[in-house]
Amino acid sequence: MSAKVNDDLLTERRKCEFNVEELTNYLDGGAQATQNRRKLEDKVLSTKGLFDEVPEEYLSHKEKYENAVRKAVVYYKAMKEAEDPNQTEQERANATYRSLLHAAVFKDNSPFSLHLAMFIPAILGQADEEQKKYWMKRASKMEIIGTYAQTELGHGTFIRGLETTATYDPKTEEFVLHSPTLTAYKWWPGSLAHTANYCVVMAHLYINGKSCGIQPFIVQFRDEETHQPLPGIKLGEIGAKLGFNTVNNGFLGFDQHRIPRNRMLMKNAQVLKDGTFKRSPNSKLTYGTMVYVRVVIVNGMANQLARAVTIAVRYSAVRRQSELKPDAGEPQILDYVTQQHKLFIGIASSHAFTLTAKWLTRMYQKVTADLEKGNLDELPELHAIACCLKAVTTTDTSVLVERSRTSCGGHGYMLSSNLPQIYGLVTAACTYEGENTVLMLQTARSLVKALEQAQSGKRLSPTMSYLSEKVSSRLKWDNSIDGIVKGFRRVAYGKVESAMRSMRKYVRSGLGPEDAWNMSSVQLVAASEYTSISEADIRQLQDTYEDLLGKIRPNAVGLVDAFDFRDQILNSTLGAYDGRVYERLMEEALKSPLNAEPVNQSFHKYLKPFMQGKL
Ligand SMILES: CCCCCCCC/C=C\CCCCCC(=O)SCCNC(=O)CCNC(=O)[C@H](O)C(C)(C)COP(=O)(O)OP(=O)(O)OC[C@H]1O[C@@H](n2cnc3c(N)ncnc32)[C@H](O)[C@@H]1OP(=O)(O)O
Ligand SMILES: Cc1cc2nc3c(=O)[nH]c(=O)nc-3n(C[C@H](O)[C@H](O)[C@H](O)COP(=O)(O)OP(=O)(O)OC[C@H]3O[C@@H](n4cnc5c(N)ncnc54)[C@H](O)[C@@H]3O)c2cc1C
Repeated sequence: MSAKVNDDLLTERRKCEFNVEELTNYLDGGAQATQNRRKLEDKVLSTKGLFDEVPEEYLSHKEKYENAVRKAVVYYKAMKEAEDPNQTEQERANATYRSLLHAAVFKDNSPFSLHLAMFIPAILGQADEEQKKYWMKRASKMEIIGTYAQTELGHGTFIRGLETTATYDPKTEEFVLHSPTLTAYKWWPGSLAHTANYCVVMAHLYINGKSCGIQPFIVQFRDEETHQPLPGIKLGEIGAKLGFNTVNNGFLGFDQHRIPRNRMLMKNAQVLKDGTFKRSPNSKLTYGTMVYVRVVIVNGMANQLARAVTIAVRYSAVRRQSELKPDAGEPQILDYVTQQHKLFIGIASSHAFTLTAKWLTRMYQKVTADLEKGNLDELPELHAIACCLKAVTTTDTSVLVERSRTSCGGHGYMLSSNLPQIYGLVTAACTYEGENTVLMLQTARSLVKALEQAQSGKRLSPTMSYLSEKVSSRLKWDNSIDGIVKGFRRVAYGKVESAMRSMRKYVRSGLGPEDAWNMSSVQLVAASEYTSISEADIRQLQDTYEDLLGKIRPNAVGLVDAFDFRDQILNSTLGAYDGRVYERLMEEALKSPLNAEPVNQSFHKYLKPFMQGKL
């Protein structure tokens, strides 16, 4: 018999003024896509061995990892078996695009995540046709498990500063991989420590003593039978982190490790047998995997934010606290306008990020198709936009997930709420795949160039066209959408123009262009933030805003129900569909090993002798 649903949630669902299923279908891309997603989730989540008897927060660091590997194997097989052979690739992609299925199994991400998120995309984007055929066959069947090893102990942002060398030996037609210093050790790659046995290594290629830039190499570092590290390879785990503690991030050092010539991924640049180097049409094509993951991250943020606000809004409909009016009883905390202010922006932002992710994915697919035809014209714009949207969506999602947590009071601080873990996942994305400030400065670099082109009368790309519209500075704000967008354009234009003016002022004062850039970089980052709409400006329409909060209030639970996250994916004592918050908090608390006995052994060992002055 299913548990009784909380009365307040029942009332909320009766009050909802729109068809929740219709919104779910819209978010999925149609009723059939919703059906496909639900069918996939039903199949996979009914698999035995996917869930933890003991909550993983009570396991040791080592046990957490071993348990995650156990689940990863079960989960991967279940996903493969659940694939509907009659579905097209696109239907399969749509079914997983919005699903956070993996989140039902891994609260802290999977030890296989880099294999799927970067190792396979790196092969697809950097290998020539022959290499792709061979390695994709092995990687897609999980005969090998890979990761993406670019970051080093000493360098993450500055790729051109990476110290790992790959020196070509024409006599043996091999590359010699070497970590000349401790700071050259690869450091951070997920799965690297104990899970993967191959990786795509980004290393500095040298031929006859000449630098040929950073190139991608596919490198085996563990024996496929014994899993022992190969000769000349030093491996280990980098230690406990804020989150990602089951991703097995590791370090790897090379000591004159030799690999055959055909292990350099040669789609863009090639090394012939005699050591002739054939340059890539654009050295930045080597950075292509990162552009792809930045695009994927935007969609990931939309889903994770939706998960966090679902938990917080449902909890806010169930939780009653304090007194809004004398003798009127304790109101739902969702009736406090401050609570609505904290949470409803999260619902809206998740929808905005979903639409943005769809737009960016289409742009990525078009530019990638153009690249295949040798047309690189739109690559710089894709890079600038992907940098900006990855940085803005991860920053905003981190802020809004943390706000969802704190809006749930003490219970939001419980790991059983799952809000701390969701925060740990999303805040990592502010750093990985390009630290956000660095990426915003990449976008600023494009904005400054675009404004200079606009000022010399050149046509701009669609996403930069606002820099060529001479928007009058006397523009009057009005509350229409068009008025708001015009206002944003005016502010965005002004921010870029001000940063440029600042740089020119520094150059006139005698600074070189690099120092002028650095001195203006705070303004440059701010200018990039306005490339995509940010929340700060909405505040200036405060009266419209508070009116909107009131309109959303009766539909808030319906809006988060429409995200259609099942309880296993929310994995939260506060966010379950039935709203039985207090019963779930107690059920989870009793799972703590400390509750197995009324008196813990530390009393007899330490407390009692201490309290009796015998210690
Ligand atoms: C919670 C769930 C979320 C969803 C989950 C998704 C899956 C995630 C799964 C696992 C998580 C872990 C994954 C994380 C893995 C990593 O972190 S991999 C390592 C990532 N590292 C980086 O991103 C390094 C960042 N640094 C850089 O990209 C570059 O160093 C730089 C761009 C900052 C600078 O490069 P540099 O060579 O120095 O170039 P510049 O001189 O600045 O610019 C020269 C021109 O090149 C253009 N350009 C730069 N990058 C690109 C690019 N990628 N594509 C195209 N063009 C590029 C740049 O615009 C300049 O052009 P102009 O000269 O014309 O201005
Ligand atoms: C959870 C997690 C998973 C990861 N997984 C992987 C992985 O699988 N594979 C992989 O290769 N890497 C991985 N990374 C590494 C990640 O890509 C790097 O941490 C990231 O690129 C930032 O580099 P860094 O850590 O060296 O920081 P740094 O580049 O040292 O940045 C430190 C500070 O310096 C500032 N700074 C640096 N350069 C500039 C500049 N030009 N202008 C202004 N400010 C600047 C930054 O803004 C930042 O505030 C992972 C990281 C994390 C946190």
